[in-house]
Amino acid sequence: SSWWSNVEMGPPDVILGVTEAFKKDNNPKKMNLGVGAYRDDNGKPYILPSVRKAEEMVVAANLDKEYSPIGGDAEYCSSVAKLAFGTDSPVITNKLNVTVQSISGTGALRIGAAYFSKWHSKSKDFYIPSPSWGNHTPILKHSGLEVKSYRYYDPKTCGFDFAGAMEDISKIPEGSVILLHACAHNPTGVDPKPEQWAEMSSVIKSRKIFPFFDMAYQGFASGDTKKDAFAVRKFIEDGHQVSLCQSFAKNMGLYGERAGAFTLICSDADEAARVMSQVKIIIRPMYSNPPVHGARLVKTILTTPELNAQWLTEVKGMADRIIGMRTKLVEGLAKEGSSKNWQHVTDQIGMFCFTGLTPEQVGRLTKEFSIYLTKDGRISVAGVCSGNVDYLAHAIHTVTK
Ligand SMILES: Cc1ncc(COP(=O)(O)O)c(CN[C@@H](CCC(=O)O)C(=O)O)c1O
Repeated sequence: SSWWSNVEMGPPDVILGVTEAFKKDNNPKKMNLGVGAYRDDNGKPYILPSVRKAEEMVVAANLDKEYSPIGGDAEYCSSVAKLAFGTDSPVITNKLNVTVQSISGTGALRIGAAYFSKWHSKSKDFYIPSPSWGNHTPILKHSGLEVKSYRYYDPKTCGFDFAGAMEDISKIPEGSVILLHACAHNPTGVDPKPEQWAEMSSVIKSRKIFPFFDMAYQGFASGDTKKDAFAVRKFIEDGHQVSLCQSFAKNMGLYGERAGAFTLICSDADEAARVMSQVKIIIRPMYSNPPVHGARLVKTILTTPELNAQWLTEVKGMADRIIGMRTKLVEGLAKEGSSKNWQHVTDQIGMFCFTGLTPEQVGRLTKEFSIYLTKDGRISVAGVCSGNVDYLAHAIHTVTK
């Protein structure tokens, strides 16, 4: 018999499995609202013109294909840290950030989980929002961390359960780690207001909890990279030693190039050197060193002023298209005669809308209308365009009336 006769068939991925099912559907009206990947108003993947220009510059530079350093290209790491924290942040000017390139956002989370598992002695407990991105739990568990949750989403209002979150956070034991979505919360699209972030920062500090940020959508939420980094920069201002996971999959459209970064903030240069040495010791046996191309594109954009300016207009353009589709969907539902309150569709921000549809209603959308979305009722608004928004409104009204 085979060595592998004991291997069972695993379930399809909750998110990426939706695309597999979508591809098998022959209905010309089918819609893929599963994966959080941007599409233009023709429903096509979008390569940002600034990325294309950066690509021409990188190719023209005739660079070699040598190994990257274990932590990635130093200029790349410095440019992405400045994007996150701000060029004139004391973290940057005093070189307190240990920043390494990662294999996109997932890779940053993997490095972070492995680092905390080995070096965060106070606790192995990670508190993630309820709900959170589906891959957070398996990534953290893979590093032997305990995953617990704090209230975040209020199904009654389809909004932020601030009181619930604060009550739960005030009970999280000292030394635990709290995972925070910096902006464009996945899957709910619900973000704390600035004044709520300030209160969360205060209670997290007083309770000596470690803030671990996942910022996979900087610029993609509001269209403004500074605004979307508010929470991270506020926590730094309040004296937290944050850790940060970054992704350039969405805000630069570099999904398959796998460009990201992981940062730990240290107290001084000596600590930073020691911490960097241990982060590299974690990366080396994981994948040795990161891929060069995506990082070269990101670095070229961030360090070429006119390209950076062009990119900022393009990322705002993506954010604005999504915001516009939210409005058109709510208008479409009103035109259909829906009497439900769909305010949350336009209140929510970023790639996703947490519709509030039940798994049964989600099943009907797929079965009766070939509209594909995750069972929790999350839709990737990027999959909505002028050509299909009315069809979506009709379908949602039909299954919710
Ligand atoms: C909060 C959050 N963190 C990290 C990532 C990881 O993205 P990278 O591609 O590794 O940079 C995602 C992507 N979530 C999207 C994309 C598909 C997926 O990987 O699940 C989603 O939820 O649809 C995310 O939403």
